Amino acid sequence: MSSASRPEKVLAAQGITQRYSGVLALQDVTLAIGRGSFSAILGPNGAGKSTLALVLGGMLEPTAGRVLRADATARICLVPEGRRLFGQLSVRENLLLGGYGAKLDRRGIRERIDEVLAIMPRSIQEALARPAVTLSGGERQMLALGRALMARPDVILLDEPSLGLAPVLIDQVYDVLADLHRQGTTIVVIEQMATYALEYARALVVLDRGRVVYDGPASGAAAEQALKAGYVGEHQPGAEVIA
Ligand SMILES: Nc1ncnc2c1ncn2[C@@H]1O[C@H](COP(=O)(O)OP(=O)(O)OP(=O)(O)O)[C@@H](O)[C@H]1O
Repeated sequence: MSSASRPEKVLAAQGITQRYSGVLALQDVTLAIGRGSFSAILGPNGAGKSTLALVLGGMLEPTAGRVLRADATARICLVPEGRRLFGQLSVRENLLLGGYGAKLDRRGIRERIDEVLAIMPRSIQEALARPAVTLSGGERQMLALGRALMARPDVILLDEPSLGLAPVLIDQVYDVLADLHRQGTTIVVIEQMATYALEYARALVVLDRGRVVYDGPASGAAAEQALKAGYVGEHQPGAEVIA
């Protein structure tokens, strides 16, 4: 196969197994993420999605297997579930923390904050001085993403970016992801609900009980079959929490 027909991989998991005392959360998971791709990793409750996010993001050393990066300098950023922000710190301070390690001088950091704010909704721009705890659920998710963007990641992994958000806010989050994708960033969304992720993703991995049960294009009969078999849900109109 020529290199033109085989997209370059930026991140791969090889034979990942994760055991938490008695629980086998991941079993021999092998997958690869193409550079510049928009991928979705979907699966029902307890499928092992968050565990895989932690392993791919380099936050958890798995029981067995390894994570490979195309190059050691690729910046891979995990936006965790639950929008873990520093609630008492201001929005600006939270962004600054995201830039820590990006080796920027003061001016560079100011410029980076401006770049990140330019793609955030106005409500974030207007809340810079407020403690993060005063943001709505959707704004917090945006800030978590903004904080990750401060480090100019090559790959962004998002664990359940739609969790608990009203549809209009989920659209906002995904629109920002689509913009970043157009600019060349590799995006991996890990979701329990298929609806929004599949509007944007071209590549799909379905996890079920710790195993990869599908790895291929995000559309088509085989993908639909795998989603059905894996009990991957869809967003129900009106079922979201309004944030
Ligand atoms: N720290 C832990 N200690 C023990 N068991 C854990 C731990 N974290 C996860 N598990 C278990 O591992 C399995 C996979 O969990 P994980 O959170 O990765 O799945 P998930 O697909 O993200 O689920 P959900 O959509 O419900 O968040 C579950 O059975 C879970 O109870």
